[in-house]
Amino acid sequence: MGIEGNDWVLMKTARAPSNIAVIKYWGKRDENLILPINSSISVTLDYLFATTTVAVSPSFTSDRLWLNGKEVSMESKRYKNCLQQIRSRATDVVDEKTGLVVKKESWKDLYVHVASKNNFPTAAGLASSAAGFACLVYALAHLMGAKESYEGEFSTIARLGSGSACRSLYGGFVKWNMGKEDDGSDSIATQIVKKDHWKDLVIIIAVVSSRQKETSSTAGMQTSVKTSPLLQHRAQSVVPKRMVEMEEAIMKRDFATFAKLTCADSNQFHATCLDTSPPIFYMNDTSRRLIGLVEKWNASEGTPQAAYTFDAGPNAVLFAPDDKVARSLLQRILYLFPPASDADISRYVVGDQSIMELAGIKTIDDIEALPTPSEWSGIDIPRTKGELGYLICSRPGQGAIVLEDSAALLDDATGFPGQ
Ligand SMILES: Nc1ncnc2c1ncn2[C@@H]1O[C@H](COP(=O)(O)OP(=O)(O)OP(=O)(O)O)[C@@H](O)[C@H]1O
Ligand SMILES: C[C@@](O)(CCOP(=O)(O)OP(=O)(O)O)CC(=O)O
Repeated sequence: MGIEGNDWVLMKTARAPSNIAVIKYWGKRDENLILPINSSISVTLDYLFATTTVAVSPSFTSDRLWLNGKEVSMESKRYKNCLQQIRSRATDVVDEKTGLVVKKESWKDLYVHVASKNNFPTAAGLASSAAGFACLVYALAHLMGAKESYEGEFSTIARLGSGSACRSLYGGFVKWNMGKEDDGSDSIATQIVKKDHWKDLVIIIAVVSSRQKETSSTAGMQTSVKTSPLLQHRAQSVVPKRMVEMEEAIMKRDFATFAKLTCADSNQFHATCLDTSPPIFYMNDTSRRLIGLVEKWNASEGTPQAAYTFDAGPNAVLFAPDDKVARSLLQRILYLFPPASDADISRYVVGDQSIMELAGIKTIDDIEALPTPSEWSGIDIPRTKGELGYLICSRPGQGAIVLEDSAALLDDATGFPGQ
């Protein structure tokens, strides 16, 4: 790679996690700046990532994006806004390997190539847009030597890509403060606690469907803001109090309160969807059976063992306070939702394998031998094989990071996706 002329390519690769809200963001007060009508709180997920390579070269003739191997348009204002905001903060950059210098004023004349892939379903209610935009902003900022002028400034840029993306820059538990300013400068995400604060927490994602949902979050929340009286009540009177209680529960690792608030907030979010005209249904029968699994277990124990939350899709995110309870939770899920008889167990439960090991499950036969959970004894429950797609075992994860050049998704000589 020469540093003279047009034949150089400079690139950076980053990885950013997905996050799941336990106090939901639903509704904007400003569509363009993506300013929410209420604050929200999320857990950053381990094992669910977007990986993004961004490259510049004087030989590129337009901004281009390849998402999961396919070229998609970068014309939307969401991509343009993120790019423009990082470009405007670019500084002089010296490439350590080649000595190439890109001057601050040159960045505006250089087009970018972006290649990104998600290691989980895109646009299926697992916050791919959150991981994707956080990753894009983080990678661009590192490529262009952009610096934050105040803590959390990059989160305001990720927010321009997708609201929930502002929370994916940080690890552990993250709060997105709705802010008051019209320019969005105080609508920022901050970390509440690092991932190790509640490292015992286990998060199991039940992928009910990997299909793209019919109503995107963006469109769904627009209709809710226009038509749902319940959403107004939620934003003004319910969420402010819940934000305080949830933050306190997280600080104290108080699982009972955390579980109560998490389930209540998910249910209220889906109630606002039903209160929307025309109503929006994100959950399906399988989602509701997963709610039943948790509610019945919690009721039989008299205290919350597990919690559930659902974003804008049918997939469940379930929480257990520690490995021991997670083992019982996983056994219950597998009992009620056994895989298809010919399923490959190593593909049915992915992510953190330690929970499977604790549950003592290695084969389909082990699942078939699971005893009926006590709260279901004497009840004729349907156990349809293959009803669930697969499970992802996770824990609170870290925020966005820069990866080695070897992880690049673009060819370092051409700046195009490799063959
Ligand atoms: N890795 C990525 N890089 C850049 N953009 C991405 C990436 N992943 C997803 N996106 C963008 O986000 C869109 C999907 O967002 P959408 O809100 O519909 O789904 P989701 O984020 O998976 O679900 P939800 O936000 O409801 O949990 C994609 O069409 C694409 O524009
Ligand atoms: C249900 C949610 O996941 C909604 C996420 O909405 P998005 O952040 O995807 O929406 P846009 O800002 O329009 O891109 C709840 C949450 O993550 O807080």
